[in-house]
Parts: sequence; C-alpha cells; structure tokens
Amino acid sequence: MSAQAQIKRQTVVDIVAHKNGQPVVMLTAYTAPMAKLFDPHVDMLLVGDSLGMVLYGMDTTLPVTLEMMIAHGAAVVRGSQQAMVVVDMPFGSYQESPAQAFRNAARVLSESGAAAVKLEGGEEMAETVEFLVRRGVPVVGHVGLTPQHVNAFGGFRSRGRSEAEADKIRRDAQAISDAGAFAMVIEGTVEQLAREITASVNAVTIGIGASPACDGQVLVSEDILGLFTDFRPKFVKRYADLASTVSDAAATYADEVRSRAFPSAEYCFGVKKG
Ligand SMILES: Nc1nc(=O)c2c([nH]1)NC[C@@H]1CN(c3ccc(C(=O)N[C@@H](CCC(=O)O)C(=O)O)cc3)CN21
Ligand SMILES: CC(C)C(=O)C(=O)O
Ligand SMILES: [Mg+2]
Repeated sequence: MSAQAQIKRQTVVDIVAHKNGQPVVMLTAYTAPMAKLFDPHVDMLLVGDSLGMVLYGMDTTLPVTLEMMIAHGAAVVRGSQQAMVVVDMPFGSYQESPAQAFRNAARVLSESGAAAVKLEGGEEMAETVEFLVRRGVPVVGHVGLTPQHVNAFGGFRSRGRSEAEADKIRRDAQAISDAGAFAMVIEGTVEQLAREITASVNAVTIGIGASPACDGQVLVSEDILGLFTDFRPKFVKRYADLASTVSDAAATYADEVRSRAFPSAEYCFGVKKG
C-alpha cells in the first residue's frame, strides 16, 4: 500500500448532486500537464474535440479522429486525480447508429480511462443516448450551438434566439435528458431558454455562452488563458495573457542563444574530480 492518501475521483453521483445547488465547474484539458494544473480547481475536465482547432490548427472540429480523442483522453486521465474526465465523441464516430456509438464509446472509456462521453445532438440522438446509458456508458449531451453542425448551420453562430429555434432546442434538451444523459452542455444561446431548460430537465446543465442560469459553466482553457487567439467567441473571458508570456520567453531564449549568453557555466557539465 502506498503511504499517500487516496484521492477519490468525482463520479456521476457527485456531479448530479449539483443540480439546483453549487455550480459545476468544468474546463477543457487536452494534455497531462494542463490537467494536473486544473485538477485541484474543477469538478470536471472535458477533453473537447475543440482540440482539433486549438492544438492541431484545423478550421473546424470535423477532422478530429477517435484515435486523437483516446490519446488525449488517456493523457488527461493520467494527469488528473479528482476531477471527472469526460471525452467528446468526434464527428462520425456515433451518428450512424446506436451500435456504432456504443462500439466507439466503449473504446473511449476502456482505452482512455475516462468516466463519461459527450456527444452533440438532440431529439435525433435520444435513441443512441438511451442505448449507451442502458449499457453502462454515462453520457453528457450538447445542445444549442453544436460545432459539428457547422456545415449545416453555416458557421459558429448563436442559436435559439428566434421562437422556432428556441422551441427546437427545448425539445432537444428534454429528449436527451429523458434518454438518460446525466448532464448536458448548452452552448451559445440566450438566458431565458437556458433558464427554462435548466428548470425542466433532470440533467445538470453546463453553459458555454448560455448565461448564469445554468447549473454550471465550461470554457475552453486556452481561451481563458489567452493562449488561443485565432478567434475569440463573445462568451470568452480572458483570465490571463499567456500568449505574450510564452512569446516573450521564446524571444529572450533566442536572443541569448544568438549572443551566446546561454548556456552560461551553471547550465554546463564540469569534468569529474580525480
Ligand atoms: N478555442 C475554441 N473555443 C471554443 O469555444 C470553441 C472552439 N475553439 N472550437 C469548437 C467550438 C467552436 N466555437 C465557436 C467558434 C467561434 C465562435 C464565434 O466566433 N462566434 C462569434 C459570432 C460568429 C458569427 O455570428 O458568425 C461571436 O461573436 O461569438 C463561437 C463559438 C466554440 N468552440
Ligand atoms: C466547448 C466545449 C463544450 C466542447 O465541446 C469542446 O471543447 O469541444
Ligand atoms: Mg466539443
């Protein structure tokens, strides 16, 4: 037995206890070192398919593969101790059928060690959500602005600001909650709608650009750290400006190498005595 006290990871039961209580805190993490830094502060870590855009420079999340999600999911599980780790199912890995979704979700859980998967969609995904949940796969839903629909929506635009769109999102949220999703991300919509959904569904609602009326909040970590600067959604608050810190460090290193100021004696090995 290790002398170190065991830290227990948060489970579905712990997260569901936040419904109508203390807000759930979620951040994205893609790598072990970032997961290690965020872990003491958050309830949930999301290995988002946004990693395609943030880490790999893709224009959308569509080219992200199951192998990428499993590799980054495993890294985040290794880097964290207490947060519940949720992995996004990438585009094309779950929409075909409930059987396809189960096969791929089972790989994500077994190969990464994460505790739940997240998938985008509403009414049309309800049958799949129920299929997964009944077979032991905890599911987080994602409604409103669903980035994997970028080609259908014609961009990353806010949703549910007309009564017709709001009605569709209301039905989407109800359907996946009734299908057994224990939580759902609500992205890019107005407070009134987020408040109604939060009041009417059993699932814990986690907002991103969806007002404080949700049961919790999530943002992309590189956005709040000022590390990702290609675009800035309206809902992103910057809590740091690490891009300039990183750039300044690289510039100083480059100057010192070119002037031979680095490596100075303290960074060099000496010959052994005797
Ligand atoms: N770094 C990052 N942060 C995210 O929040 C994020 C990703 N990547 N990748 C996946 C999706 C894409 N998301 C996005 C991307 C862009 C906007 C954006 O620029 N929205 C504009 C309005 C654009 C329009 O109306 O055409 C805004 O002002 O919020 C919003 C959400 C959210 N997700
Ligand atoms: C922005 C969050 C909700 C997400 O789905 C992602 O990071 O991929
Ligand atoms: Mg995502």
